[in-house]
Amino acid sequence: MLASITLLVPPASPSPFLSFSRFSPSISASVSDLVRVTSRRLAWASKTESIATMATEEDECMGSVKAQLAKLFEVSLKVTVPNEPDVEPLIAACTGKFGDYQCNNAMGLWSKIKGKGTQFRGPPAVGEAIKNNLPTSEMIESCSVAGPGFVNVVLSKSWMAKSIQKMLSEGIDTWAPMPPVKKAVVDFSSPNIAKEMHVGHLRSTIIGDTLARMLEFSKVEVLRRNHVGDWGTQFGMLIEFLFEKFPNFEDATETAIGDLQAFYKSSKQRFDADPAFKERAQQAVVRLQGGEDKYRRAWAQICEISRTEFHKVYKRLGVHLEEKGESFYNPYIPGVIEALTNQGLVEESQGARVIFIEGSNIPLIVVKSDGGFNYASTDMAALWYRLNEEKAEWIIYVTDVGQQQHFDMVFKAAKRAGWLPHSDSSYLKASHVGFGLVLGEDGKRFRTRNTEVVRLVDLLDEAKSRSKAALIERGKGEEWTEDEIESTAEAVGYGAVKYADLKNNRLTNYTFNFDQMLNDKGNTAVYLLYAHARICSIIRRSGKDVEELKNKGTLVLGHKDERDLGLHLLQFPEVVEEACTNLLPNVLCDYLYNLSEIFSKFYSNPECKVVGSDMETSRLLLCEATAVVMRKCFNLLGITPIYKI
Ligand SMILES: NC(=[NH2+])NCCC[C@H](N)C(=O)O
Repeated sequence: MLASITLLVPPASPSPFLSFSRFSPSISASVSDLVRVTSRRLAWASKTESIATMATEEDECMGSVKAQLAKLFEVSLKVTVPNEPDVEPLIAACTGKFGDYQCNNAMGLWSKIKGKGTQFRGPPAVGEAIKNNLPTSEMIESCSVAGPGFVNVVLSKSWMAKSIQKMLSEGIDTWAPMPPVKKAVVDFSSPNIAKEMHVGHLRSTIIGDTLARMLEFSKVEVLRRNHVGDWGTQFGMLIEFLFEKFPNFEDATETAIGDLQAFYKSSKQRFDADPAFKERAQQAVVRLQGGEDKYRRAWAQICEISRTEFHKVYKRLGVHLEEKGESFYNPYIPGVIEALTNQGLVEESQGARVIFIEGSNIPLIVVKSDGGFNYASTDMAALWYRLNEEKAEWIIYVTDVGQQQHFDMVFKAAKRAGWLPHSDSSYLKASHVGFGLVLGEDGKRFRTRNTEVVRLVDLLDEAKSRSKAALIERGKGEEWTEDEIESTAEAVGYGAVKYADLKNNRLTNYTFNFDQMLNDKGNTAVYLLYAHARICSIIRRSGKDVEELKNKGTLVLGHKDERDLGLHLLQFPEVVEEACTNLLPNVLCDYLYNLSEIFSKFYSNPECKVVGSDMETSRLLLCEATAVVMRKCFNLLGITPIYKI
């Protein structure tokens, strides 16, 4: 199948994820000239695009507040320490009260330059110089040096207000990050045909969808891959059992078979108990892999029945996936293994053919001792395909942490083969997004009462019916149409399941608890969805046309609570960037929760009265900006917003 294998050459030293957003700047002309020169050097220059195109793109793509400040500090660092050209600005949001952002380069720089005949007398002096050499910019109101040389920046209120208003009139997409990657594969969900789709697959589906959404928002082309387990020796047994149960196997529809998992169990029992059946099942695998028509059709039918079941879950979750199952890569395996063998990477070990991996005491088995292929052979072929045929630059795998070692070995083998660069600091790269277990109230693996596996469709239906019951209890049955009740119950119920999963650091285990996740207080989707609906109702109550205000009105961040809210809104681009770069959806959840807390503080302050005050227009704009950013967060988390409660 593979005529030749082209090996990918890793790109030459790509730069960090720095100029990340199209969030537009208002830096003065001279500074922006300087900035353009430096950021051009910083731009990810491993592709063959001309510098000219990159420069025009950059004119509009100046990045998040953090990235914009980084550019200004880069200019200053160049002047401050001309002999240290490779110093990268270290910019962080301040936690203390001395400023909004700080530049943390002074101490590190001092240890580099001391004793080299520098004119500086310690880190505070370096900080002072960094501050003094900072180009003037409309962004910055004031700067000060604190402690051992931290340079604190206070942003200008009018610049902040203008930036938020610009987002309101041009749309939240202007705040999208711009990672230096064009195409990514997100391999997620990926259940196994005829086996249970368990809560682990639910986590993978929810986390993978969010990561895909964040990348899509960032204008990355995402291949949403469902790497279903549709190949392997279990199919021999399933097909034989199908023939036995349904002599006319084409009649074996979903309704006729009923539960495919039960079907799997019975066929396994038959396989274990009857040697003649076992023999036939083994033959069936050979005939299926040999491409015999009847066997292929039976296999396709079993896959189709499973698929129908998976789709019920995807439909409820609103998740879109494109299936390329294990079987798809099967024809590519021999060619890939041959190429790896020709490179001298594949060795014989106890009858199997393996790739040894540095630092691992077990090798990666790519051909089993019986000559068959396995999970790892498929993953090597899939990775090869994704890099060479699909030309993806970032390949992301979302599975439970139990598979970490497997992926670690696959990635290391790919690095040995020269498919991927050794360092993960650049794109091209592969990343494993591991996650912990879902636990039940008893602290053990989540199961239903009779210790059977949990049917995901039932789980989601229960979330919906519980949230529907809560709406009815609150009297919405009389107030709302049936459709409104249904769609709100879905938004809240499914949103609650997703958010309860996403808000935790994905590596930790979490306890599944309906009462907790459907609580309207605390860090839950219900609380956040209601907070958003309340903001919408404030705007409605004002009777003003907010679209009109966006262009005619002026936003002012006069009060401290208004400024705090404005600052948090402006941090959205860098938070998405962080969540996306580190593949951590909980970072976005934390941001969203804090946003609603900061909004409450503003809204409940009598000094910040919105409707009917003389600052009404400005405050309505701030409410609208909050609602817009909240909706984008919901959208990235795969949660449907609600507009009234
Ligand atoms: N390329 C991959 N191996 N993707 C993940 C597949 C997950 C596997 N089917 C499972 O259920 O555990």
